[in-house]
Amino acid sequence: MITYVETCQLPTQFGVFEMHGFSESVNGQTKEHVVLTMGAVNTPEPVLARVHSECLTGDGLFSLRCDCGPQLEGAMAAIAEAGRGALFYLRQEGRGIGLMNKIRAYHLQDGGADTVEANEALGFGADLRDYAIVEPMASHLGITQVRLLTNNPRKIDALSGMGIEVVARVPLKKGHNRHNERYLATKGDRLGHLFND
Ligand SMILES: Nc1nc2c(ncn2[C@@H]2O[C@H](COP(=O)(O)OP(=O)(O)OP(=O)(O)O)[C@@H](O)[C@H]2O)c(=O)[nH]1
Ligand SMILES: [Zn+2]
Repeated sequence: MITYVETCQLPTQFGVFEMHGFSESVNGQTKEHVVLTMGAVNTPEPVLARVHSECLTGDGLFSLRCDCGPQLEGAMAAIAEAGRGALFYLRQEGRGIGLMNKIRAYHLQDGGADTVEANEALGFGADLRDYAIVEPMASHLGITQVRLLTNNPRKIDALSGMGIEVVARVPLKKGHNRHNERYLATKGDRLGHLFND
């Protein structure tokens, strides 16, 4: 179950966002998600939106193993430039396996596994994320149509399946570097990400 908690101002280097806090209870545990919005998002025009999964290493610790930090930055900059949009920041670290298991997966990758093989060696699927939590948050904020900043077709399917109309996909090609070449190639080859347009 998801409960709305409170809203505050969040000044950032890109501009001033509103930050909306939501609390999710799952199996007796609490996960805390936030949505950053700019401008009026409860009006009919499609909202420029990003659904971003937590990546402590990339978003907060400047890791070059993935593309998450630059994608987060790119999404916030794009929303600020448009003057209107929403960033759903979901606490689904490591595609849902959690931070400690992501460290275990990275350790296996240090030994040669790719990102999917590492998850599977630990007994997890390649991607355990469940986007269902977006629906109550979008509904609370009055968001019904989006232009989605993503390369991941699963996110488009998930949103469409919950009745949020994805009127366009806005590619988010950021943060490619020599350390994440293999990670990004695996995303394209094995996880279905769209990098070619
Ligand atoms: N298990 C695992 N998770 C990873 C690895 N590298 C990054 N992640 C996680 O992958 C997720 C990436 O999230 P997003 O950037 O929202 O999603 P995405 O599927 O890449 O799709 P788009 O960025 O929208 O194109 C985050 O939860 C990261 O913590 C890895 O090697 N193993
Ligand atoms: Zn990352």
